[in-house]
This record gives sequence, structure tokens and C-alpha cells, in this order.
Amino acid sequence: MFSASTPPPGPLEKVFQYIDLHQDEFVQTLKEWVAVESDSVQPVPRLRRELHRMASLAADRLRGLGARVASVDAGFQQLPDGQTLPIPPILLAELGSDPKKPTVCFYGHVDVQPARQADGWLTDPYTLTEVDGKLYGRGTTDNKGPVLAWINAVSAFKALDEDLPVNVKFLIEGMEEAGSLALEELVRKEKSGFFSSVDCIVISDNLWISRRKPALIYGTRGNSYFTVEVKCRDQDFHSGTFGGILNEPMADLVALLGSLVDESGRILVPGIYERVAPVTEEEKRMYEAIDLDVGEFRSSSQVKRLLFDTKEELLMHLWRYPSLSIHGIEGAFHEPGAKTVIPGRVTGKFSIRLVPHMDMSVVETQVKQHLEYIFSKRNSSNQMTVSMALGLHPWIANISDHQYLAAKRAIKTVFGTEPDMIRDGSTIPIAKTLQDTTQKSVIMLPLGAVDDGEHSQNEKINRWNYIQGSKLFAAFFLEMAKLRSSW
Ligand SMILES: Cn1cncc1C[C@H](N)C(=O)O
Ligand code: BAL
Ligand SMILES: [Zn+2]
Ligand SMILES: [Zn+2]
Repeated sequence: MFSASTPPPGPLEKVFQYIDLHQDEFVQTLKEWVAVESDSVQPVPRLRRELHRMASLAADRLRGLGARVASVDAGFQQLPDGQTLPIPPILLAELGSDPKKPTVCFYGHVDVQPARQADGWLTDPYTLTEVDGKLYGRGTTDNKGPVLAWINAVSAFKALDEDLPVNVKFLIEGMEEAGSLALEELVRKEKSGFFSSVDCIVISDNLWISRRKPALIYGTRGNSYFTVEVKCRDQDFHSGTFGGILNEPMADLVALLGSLVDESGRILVPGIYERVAPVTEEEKRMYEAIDLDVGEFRSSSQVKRLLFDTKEELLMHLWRYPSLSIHGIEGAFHEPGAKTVIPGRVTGKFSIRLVPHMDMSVVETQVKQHLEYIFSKRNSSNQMTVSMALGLHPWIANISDHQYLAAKRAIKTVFGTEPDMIRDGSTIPIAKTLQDTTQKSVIMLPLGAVDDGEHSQNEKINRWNYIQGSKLFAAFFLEMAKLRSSW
């Protein structure tokens, strides 16, 4: 749909050609990365070993660029059942330290959400498979593809022996999908070390709002993730010999989960909307400027009817209002077949995407009080335990920061268009900490298309997005360097 409006100037032309010519190699590396089942969500030793293997692969690739790589031990994750599991090392890498050049730091993650072919994938999630220019596989778009696109961009300059216009740093982790455990502490520790020379931080862990038109992101929601356990006893019961004489944990839990949100998507926890920032006129105008075809969005999402009909309402409910999602029930009998069981203990999992200016500890108290009230009304003999497992802050950028201008120019060079200026309803756990702690500005520069299916079956990145995205990063380096002279 869009083509570059102007031929790329000077060294970029060669870099772009290099990227086009070497695209099969870039896809091959992505295939190698996708082949590692680096799932950080399921807390099991086998997958933690895969995460370590993934961190080594990424470290090797960074060393291959000529970067200095520190693989920082991140300690252990404490699980609720008392078990501990190792956290994969966090990579801090740097390439170049020319004081005349700006220093851009890329943050990305190489862990993924769980995936099994049996969940309904058309291909093996850990075997990258190309169909019609779409590269299917877990992590292709979230976030291995974008991490590699940044590496591809650097590698093109290196291979051509072209001067890299910026000093580059990398912050690569393997626990993002588990809430970026241990990362906050490292960022604090490195504030006046690794981060001191950084001019801006780039994150490419989101999607466009279109299939073809690029976007820049200036805000993400946060998330507070809750578990609610209802326990009768540790063992299950036969539903014939105990059914009818018990308060069943599942019945309690289903009632609790059913009390959280109504059919219009409104969260029923009292007080939850109190602190949500009011909508401004300026903000309303901003939604109008966004080019979103509601009909196409709905049909490509394969949803019969969305909760809202207008573009403005949809965007506001994705970006600037909280939402509550119910994720699953541990201990519930969810396998196929007709097992006649009464689970003895079940844990429901739900989360609330947070927006400015909600306060996480207030949300925690409101949710706990609400569930305690609902549970007490049932007068059940079971035990209920509620805990907030993760608390992740929302993030808002300052779009007048110069890297937004550099990114816009780079987008114009590669795609021949202005980007959509958007927010994202999902969460980058470390974004706010990075911004607040290091006092460096953060930009989100996504590469993936709206239909990439993050966290879902058949996740993909288009070959076009991956390759043009690599060029976009190369163009961004150059624009950052150009802007540097005018600071
Ligand atoms: C791990 N986690 C929990 N809540 C949010 C996250 C981060 C993840 N990127 C997401 O938006 O889903
Ligand atoms: N892509 C949004 C943040 C995450 O899910 O990894
Ligand atoms: Zn994700
Ligand atoms: Zn991600």
C-alpha cells in the first residue's frame, strides 16, 4: 500500500539493499530462535533450562555483532508453593562508545507465552513455518522477531563496514511474560552504570493498529494479576459419593469469578473507576485522527460483535479504561472426557489492566474486599485466599521527546507515510520503571501488524514487517544521529 516516498539517502541505500539480499538468513536465525521453547509462564525446570539456552543464543548473537555482553545472574523465582526456580540471566550489551554519537538502548525479551500444537495451531508452534509471506511460530512477533530486527539492522552496518551512526546498548531479558522478575532491581542498580550514557530507550514489543500502516506508541496499560483460591481439601472427591453434601470449591469459585465483570464489560468491583483519569477534549480529537476501520478490525478479529460500535469507544476501552479478564482455573478438570470429580481445591486467575491514575495498592484492597464480601454472602465452609501475584504499572511517554521525531522520519523513509500515533492496551512491565528510574525517555516503535496474534494460536510476523522493520531500525539510527547535532 505504501512505498518509500524518497529513495534512502547515502549509506542507507546500501544498508537497505543488504537487508533485502540477506533476508533469508535473517529468517533462518528467527527460525533458530523460535525453535527454543523459551516459555517463562509455566514454572517448570525443563522450560527454565530452555530459557537459559535462549539467553546464551542471544548472547552469542550479540557477541557476533562485536558487542560487549554481560550476562547478569538474576537469581531465583519464589513460587507460591515454596518451590524456587532459576531466572534466566539478563543480558546487558554494548557496542560503541563514541561520545559524538547518541546512545540508543534497545529493550526486548526472548521469552514467550506457552504454546502447544494441540491448542489449535495449524503448524508446530516451535517450528517457524512460512505460508504466503507469513512467518508462523510462537515468539515470531512477541518478541523474538523485533529483537532480531534490531540485531539485523546493526549487523547490516557492520557487514558493510559502514560507520554505525549510534552507540547501541541492549537490555534483553527472558522473564517478560512472567512480569519481568528481577529486572526492576537490575535497572535500579545500573542507573548510574549501564544506563548513564543512554540517550533513549527503544521498545518494540507491540503491534500496529493496522495491517499495513506503521504506528508509534506513547502509552501502555498496566496490569494487576490476581489469584483466588477456594479450598475444601487437597484431594478431589467422587461426585457420586460426596455430591449434594458439600460446598463445592468450583461452585464458590465460579460465583466469585462471575461477580467481577458484567456483560457490558463494566468491572463490578466497587470504586474501581474512581481514579481513572477523566477524558479531555484534546484526547477525543486524537482518537478521531486514527485510521481504524471498525468493520475490518472486527471481522479480522473473527468476533461476531464487539462491545462497542464506534472507533472512539473501542480505542478508549482498549487504551484508557481498565478492563478485567478471566484467564483460567487451576485444578479445574479441563481435559476432555466425562470424569465425575469434584475438585477439592481450585484457583481462579484474573487480571485488571490498569490505566492512569489508578493506584495499584488501592486496586488490590478493592478487589480483596469485593471478593470477601461475595464469598461471605455464600456462607461457604471452604477457605478463600486472594492474592495479587503481579502489579505492573501503566506507562505514558512524552511525545515531544526527540526520538519520536527521529522515529517519524525513519517511518517516512521506509514506509512513505506518517505513523498512527497510538496507545496499547497491553503491558510492558518494565517501561515505567525504565523511564522513572533511569530518567531516560522511552519510545515504543512496533513492527508487527494488527493481526499477528500475540499470545494466541498461530502467532506470526509477516516477512515484510520483519524485513522492513529491520530497515526501519537502521533508518532510525541515522535519524537519531542527525538529530543529535541539533540538540
Ligand atoms: C506478564 N504480564 C502480566 N500482565 C501483563 C504482562 C506482560 C505482557 N506483556 C502482557 O501485556 O500481557
Ligand atoms: N506485546 C505486549 C507485551 C507482551 O505481551 O509481551
Ligand atoms: Zn507477550
Ligand atoms: Zn512481548
